[in-house]
Amino acid sequence: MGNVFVLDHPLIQHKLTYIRKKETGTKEFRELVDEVAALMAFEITRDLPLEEITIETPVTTATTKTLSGKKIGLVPILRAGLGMVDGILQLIPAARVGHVGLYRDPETLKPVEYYIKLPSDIEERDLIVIDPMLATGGSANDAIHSLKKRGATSIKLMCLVGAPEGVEVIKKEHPDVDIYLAALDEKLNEKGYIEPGLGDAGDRLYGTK
Ligand SMILES: O=P(O)(O)OC[C@H]1O[C@H](OP(=O)(O)OP(=O)(O)O)[C@H](O)[C@@H]1O
Ligand SMILES: O=c1cc[nH]c(=O)[nH]1
Ligand SMILES: [Mg+2]
Repeated sequence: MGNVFVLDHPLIQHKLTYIRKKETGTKEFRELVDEVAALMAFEITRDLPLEEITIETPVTTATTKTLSGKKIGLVPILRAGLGMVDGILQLIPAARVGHVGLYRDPETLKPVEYYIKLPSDIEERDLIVIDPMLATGGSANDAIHSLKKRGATSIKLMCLVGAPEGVEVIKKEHPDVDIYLAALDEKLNEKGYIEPGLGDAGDRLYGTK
């Protein structure tokens, strides 16, 4: 069964509070989402394999560590997932980025896929699916199924805020996928929004409401 990790680093929790506040405007919201994404990436990449190499410092020869070349792929779910990409790329600039376009039908709450473009070698990469919100879990579930259908073998899911309902869907459908959250919230409301949540992540990032 997949694990669920709530990343309780004080900086992540502090910034998340400001992301949640309704008076936080678009500019600040976007900056904070990027910052929290970077901090989460720092925690998620804790187990990346290292190898020893020998280098010359200006003083002497040293045996030191370097990343062992594990290939990483970021897969934001459009639109809102895009808001987390740049922060992560600052830490992992060599990561390739695939895109999955999905929107949630406001009536049925079912995801509708409208775009997909992935690195050609996804089967060799550790993929991190990125979306600020894991609500019913429909969007993340569909995105992960799409990736697996195209050959992905190693997938983590990274969201700012998750609802228990969405977490259960991913655990059941994708027991091989670990979930990383900044917060596990209480519930979904009757419109499928996370409570207490942060509202509509895409609209708040891009000022479309
Ligand atoms: O877990 P779910 O119930 O599927 O809900 C979560 C999805 O809803 C939001 O996207 P939205 O449909 O608003 O699209 P957008 O990012 O383009 O605004 C969010 O960014 C997730 O992708
Ligand atoms: O609370 C929610 C649920 C789905 N999508 C959002 O952007 N916010
Ligand atoms: Mg939206």
